Amino acid sequence: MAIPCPNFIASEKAAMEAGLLLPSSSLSQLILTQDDLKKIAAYKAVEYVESGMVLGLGTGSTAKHAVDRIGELLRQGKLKDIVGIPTSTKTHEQALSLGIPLSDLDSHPVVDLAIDGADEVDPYLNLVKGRGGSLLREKMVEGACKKFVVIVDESKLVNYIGGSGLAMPVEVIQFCWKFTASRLQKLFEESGCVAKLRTLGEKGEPYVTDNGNYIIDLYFKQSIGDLKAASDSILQIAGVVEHGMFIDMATTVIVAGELGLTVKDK
Ligand SMILES: O=C[C@H](O)[C@H](O)[C@H](O)COP(=O)(O)O
Repeated sequence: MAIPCPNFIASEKAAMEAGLLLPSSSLSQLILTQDDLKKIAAYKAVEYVESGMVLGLGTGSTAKHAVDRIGELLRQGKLKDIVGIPTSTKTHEQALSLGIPLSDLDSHPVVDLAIDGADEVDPYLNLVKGRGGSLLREKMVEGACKKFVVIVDESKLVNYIGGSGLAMPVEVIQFCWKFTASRLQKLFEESGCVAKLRTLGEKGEPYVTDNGNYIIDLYFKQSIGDLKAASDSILQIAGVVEHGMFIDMATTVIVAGELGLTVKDK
């Protein structure tokens, strides 16, 4: 999707660094794709990174730009002594290929800063994550960080969690997953919940996470109300490993949109 950006002045530096703008060109003439917006948000987030930090490296098409940028700054010597903690095997491979030194929470239990995308952001900076399947490791790493900067294009903004009508993922163990799915659906029947196993390809094989589990995607017709209560109820179901609601975790959300960059702090 190409988006005209008449007022992108606030994002000028990030757009220039992302290679989307020449010093002489005018932002008002730019036509930016959704991926360009993701890149601009990611480059802005990397401005929060300082040498010596332990960094949570997010997963997904937006976070990928941030990891690329961190790799580039390390290569240029503008960042030094970074330790990255990847939130998925995919990000692990990307970071390795960029030469970013890697570790894990066992060795580095305190993370200075994590940068990651999101599938939904509500007005209170609560998130849905995990449509790419990486919610469990993301929640572990991002739950251990001092600052959690979320990067999204404006299509991810919702009035309430579940408001996009798209999936809220729940990671479950494979054993009797249908039973777990029916318990999840029943839990939110007043919100018109439909629970579906995430599958892959034409054969409809179950999608298997990095942790060897399945994902049950929950679709809601209306708000599920109190998120903390919903979270507690989901986590009480035996068979559930983790859910994709990230409640009160983001400290900053950077939104790239038609009118430029918006930085929302908690
Ligand atoms: O499991 C995937 C992660 O939670 C992603 O950060 C999230 O799905 C957003 O991904 P994208 O930046 O590709 O929209």
